[in-house]
Amino acid sequence: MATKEERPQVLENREEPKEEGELPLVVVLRSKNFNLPLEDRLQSHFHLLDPNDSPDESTESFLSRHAHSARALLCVGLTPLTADTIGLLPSLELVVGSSAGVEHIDLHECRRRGIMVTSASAAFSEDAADYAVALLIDVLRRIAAADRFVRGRLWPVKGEHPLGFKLGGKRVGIVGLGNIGSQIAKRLVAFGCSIAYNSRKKKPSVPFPYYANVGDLAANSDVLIVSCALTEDTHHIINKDVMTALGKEGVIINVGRGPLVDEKELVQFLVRGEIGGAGLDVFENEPDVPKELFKLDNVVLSPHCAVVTLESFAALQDLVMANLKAFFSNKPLVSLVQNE
Ligand SMILES: O=CC(=O)O
Repeated sequence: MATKEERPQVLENREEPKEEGELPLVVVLRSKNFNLPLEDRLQSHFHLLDPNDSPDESTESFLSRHAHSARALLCVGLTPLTADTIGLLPSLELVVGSSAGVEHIDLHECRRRGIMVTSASAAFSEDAADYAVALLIDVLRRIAAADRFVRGRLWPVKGEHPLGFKLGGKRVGIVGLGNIGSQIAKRLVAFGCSIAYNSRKKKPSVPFPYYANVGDLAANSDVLIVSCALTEDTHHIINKDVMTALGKEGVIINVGRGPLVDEKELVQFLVRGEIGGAGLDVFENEPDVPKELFKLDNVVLSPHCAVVTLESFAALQDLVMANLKAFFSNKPLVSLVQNE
């Protein structure tokens, strides 16, 4: 479990609650019926403007009427924040993301308008990394398959469950060595794996071998773990050529975003036995999962929940609060996204 010191910096709440009229305005953008436990704590510090509180009015009309002077917006979960919505907020200076990935936020428009964006990956990275390692161990050691074997009463009938593979000694290629990728590397080093990575740029302070080309990384890895941001450049970064380079015994773990992997190709490679297995927390058309995968015991499936723990949600609240408080007191933001 994360120690208090390792969690994102938390600003202490020492102020007295203020009257609503004096509180800084924060627009809350969230899909209907989607709630994160964020608003209760924020309410005593900020005047929250949530279009869902006026169900008879469109979001556009609500924002045009009430949010003209709002300088900050909290984007809840993966709710899309489009250029059109940003256009309704002429005073906007800050978008606080509450997810690790920020591809649902129009970063081009934010850059053009000089709007800062923060992400929540610092709150989620340890849990996402634990989950990536758990998926990998599950695929290699066939834990979910073994569970099905026992529950299906196959043990007395078939006797032995098929052999798994050892984690220690595997060559793991990490695609995206950001907050989450670095935490994955830290854990897998402790398991005795060797690490190499691909990212946009070589990281000077990182001791692991860097591959500028994902195909070369795959050719030199037993396992690929995908944990990079989804952008135009990384869409289908794991394609047919990369899967071919990874080879028949290779394993793919995806805790990033579904579209980072060419899912149709992945299904074909798995069905034809041209790669060794996969552990997938994310899919191209969630919540739809290709049905061919349901039959495969070397594939572990998970419903996009790598980051979701009680503790990470508490850390998320701290991080959102810290970013908003820093912004409204002209201090440096805690988890600014480099939006170049
Ligand atoms: O996938 C979850 C997130 O980006 O927070």
